[in-house]
Amino acid sequence: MSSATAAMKGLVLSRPVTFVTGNAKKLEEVRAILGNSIPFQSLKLDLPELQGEPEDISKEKARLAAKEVNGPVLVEDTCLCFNALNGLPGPYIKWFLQKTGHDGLNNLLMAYDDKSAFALCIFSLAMGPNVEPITFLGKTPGKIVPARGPKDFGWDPIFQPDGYDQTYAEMAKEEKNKISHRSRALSLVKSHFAEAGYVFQTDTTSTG
Ligand SMILES: O=c1nc[nH]c2c1ncn2[C@H]1C[C@H](O)[C@@H](COP(=O)(O)OP(=O)(O)OP(=O)(O)O)O1
Ligand SMILES: [Mg+2]
Repeated sequence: MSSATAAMKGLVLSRPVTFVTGNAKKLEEVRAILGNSIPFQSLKLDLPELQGEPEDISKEKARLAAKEVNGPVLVEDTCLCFNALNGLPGPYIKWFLQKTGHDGLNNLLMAYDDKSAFALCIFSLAMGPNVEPITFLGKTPGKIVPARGPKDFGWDPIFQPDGYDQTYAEMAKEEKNKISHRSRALSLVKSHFAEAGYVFQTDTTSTG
């Protein structure tokens, strides 16, 4: 789409999208996965999070972020869901991890033979404070195992994706980024941007 057509459709953005997160490791992965495909800046904010269904939590995060930024925002919420527990801890994984650690998370499944789990990432894009957010979901199936590998990013050491004998933590970053919940969700975000044909006009004097 030409920028003139985009302008007619009202898709010209005067500011880049702001990716809002309090988590530096998430930002690192988002940077690596997006490369130059979508112009974005980042803002470190630890937004309050609703309780409930993962998609609603992510959307509400986007609404709060868009109000703070007063412009287009992208946020994401990440869940680790145990099938034996019908999807829990899910969006509450951050607190379970903080309070019980990798061993505690393994122990939660002690009573069950089924150690299967999935990592879920839900991005929400809000083009402004008064625009309803849209969501993009990425899921990677795997199983919960005793911790292996570097412990620098959340529950990576205890999640072993299906088809691999390494945990996320043991895998090379590029390898994780090829198959991760986050990269799967981001490929939908990228397609959305490609189809919407947003034009980023950072220079207001430009005629586009
Ligand atoms: O790929 C990942 N591999 C391992 N661990 C991960 C991953 N992605 C998020 N995590 C951790 C961070 C937090 O303990 C919880 C998600 O909670 P979540 O609210 O989405 O993240 P957060 O509060 O750290 O950052 P944010 O400011 O974007 O909400 O799982
Ligand atoms: Mg959070």
